[in-house]
Amino acid sequence: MLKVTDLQAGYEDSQVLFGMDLAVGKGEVLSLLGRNGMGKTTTISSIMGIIDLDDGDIQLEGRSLRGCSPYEIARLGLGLVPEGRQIFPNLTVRENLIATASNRGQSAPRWTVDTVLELFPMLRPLQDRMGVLLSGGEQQMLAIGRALMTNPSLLILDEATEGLAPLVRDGIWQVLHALRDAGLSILIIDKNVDALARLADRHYIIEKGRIMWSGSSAELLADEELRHRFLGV
Ligand SMILES: Nc1ncnc2c1ncn2[C@@H]1O[C@H](COP(=O)(O)OP(=O)(O)OP(=O)(O)O)[C@@H](O)[C@H]1O
Repeated sequence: MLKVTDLQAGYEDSQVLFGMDLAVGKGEVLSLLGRNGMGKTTTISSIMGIIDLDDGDIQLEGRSLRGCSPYEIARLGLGLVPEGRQIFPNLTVRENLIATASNRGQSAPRWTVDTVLELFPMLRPLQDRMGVLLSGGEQQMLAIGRALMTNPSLLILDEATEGLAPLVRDGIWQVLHALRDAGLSILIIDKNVDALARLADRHYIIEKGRIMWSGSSAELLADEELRHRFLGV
């Protein structure tokens, strides 16, 4: 469904991605791993149209996303849970959810305020609370809920469990397992290799803006040297 080919991108005076290739199939869960500063977030920013491509292509269902705005890309079916959550601080929980709602022409959208609140029952009593007043975990649930409200065909998460208490983290992993089991395609960046190995079908390791390795969870867990060399774990 999503195909990234020879992607080159970066910032004003520094190239970060030097020919990234990756592909996510329908219903597949992929992880993007790598040490800090290797280009994971830059890859996602390129896919979402937040930064321009210098070369290469990104295709969704065979259609090139080159030149599309982040808004258009969201409308085409990519839902982003950004690093740092970035929820709207001065909107309520409900307003945050409604702000991105879109059913993309589907007659019965799967995700509505009600179905998001069923997925995250802890948000139900907080519907009228301002985003700024939520805890980190509540903000993270809201950020995932807000991305789901676009009824995406691919959900992309950048460090969705970072900085959260262990129990809250476990809750987020459980939700991601439920979304996977319901058939949603997911591309996820996280530091927890064990949790990623349980969730994802395949993993890509990025090093200095290129994919250095890709493989299954079993292959990733079996190769201690690989994890030490490219992930420092
Ligand atoms: N807005 C920006 N302007 C200029 N350089 C940037 C910008 N954002 C990131 N970079 C640089 O691009 C490189 C790749 O950063 P990126 O955030 O993509 O890495 P990452 O693999 O996601 O790592 P991290 O886990 O630290 O977020 C780094 O050298 C970083 O300093």
